[in-house]
Amino acid sequence: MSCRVKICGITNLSDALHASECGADALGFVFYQKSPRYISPEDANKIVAKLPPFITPVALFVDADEALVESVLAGSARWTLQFHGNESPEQCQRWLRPYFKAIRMKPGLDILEEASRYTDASAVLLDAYKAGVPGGTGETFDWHLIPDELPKPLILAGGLTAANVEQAVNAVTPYAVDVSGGVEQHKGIKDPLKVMQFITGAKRG
Ligand SMILES: O=C(O)c1ccccc1NCC(=O)[C@H](O)[C@H](O)COP(=O)(O)O
Repeated sequence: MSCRVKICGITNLSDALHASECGADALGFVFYQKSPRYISPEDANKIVAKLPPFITPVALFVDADEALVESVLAGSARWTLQFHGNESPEQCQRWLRPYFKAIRMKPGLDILEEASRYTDASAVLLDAYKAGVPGGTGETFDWHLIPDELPKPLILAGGLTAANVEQAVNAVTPYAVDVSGGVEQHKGIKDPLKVMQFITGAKRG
């Protein structure tokens, strides 16, 4: 089975449809207002309504208010959730939707223990750690630090590009890879060629 691909930081319909046509499995929408990739719940739900079947839209939150999560979920039954902040297992589970928990590779953090807390997660997403930046850093981390026996399917993120994704897939054999900055023209706008090359590389790995 080839590696699945999530293209994160979608802000417009054209990028969403192009990534879908190139073979993306999931598209991420950032509901974190400080991000340059922020999209409003209303605009995101308009895009989700036009996605082809079998594409999973993923709503990304960073320690969000419940009202924000509610406003996103009200627009579509298709959402999977991704929690990229310090949300507890209870906060992640309370929406009764499939969810991914992002874990940033902070030095000294016991990754196995942290991942094991989220018993209901569909997957854990491992991302680079950069103080003060919750995600979308464009930085890689040392893949050797990934524990062998993670309790959940692994989504590998952090600094992936068309140039390193095949190597990453071969080295780590993740369930899926996740990219944002590595396939952009500039923040919030995807580069069609980079998206196509990234997905091709991930699925070849
Ligand atoms: O993309 C953002 O701006 C962002 C902001 C706050 C939290 C998470 C964010 N993105 C999370 C993602 O899923 C990214 O795909 C992941 O962090 C990898 O990003 P990159 O290193 O740019 O590929």
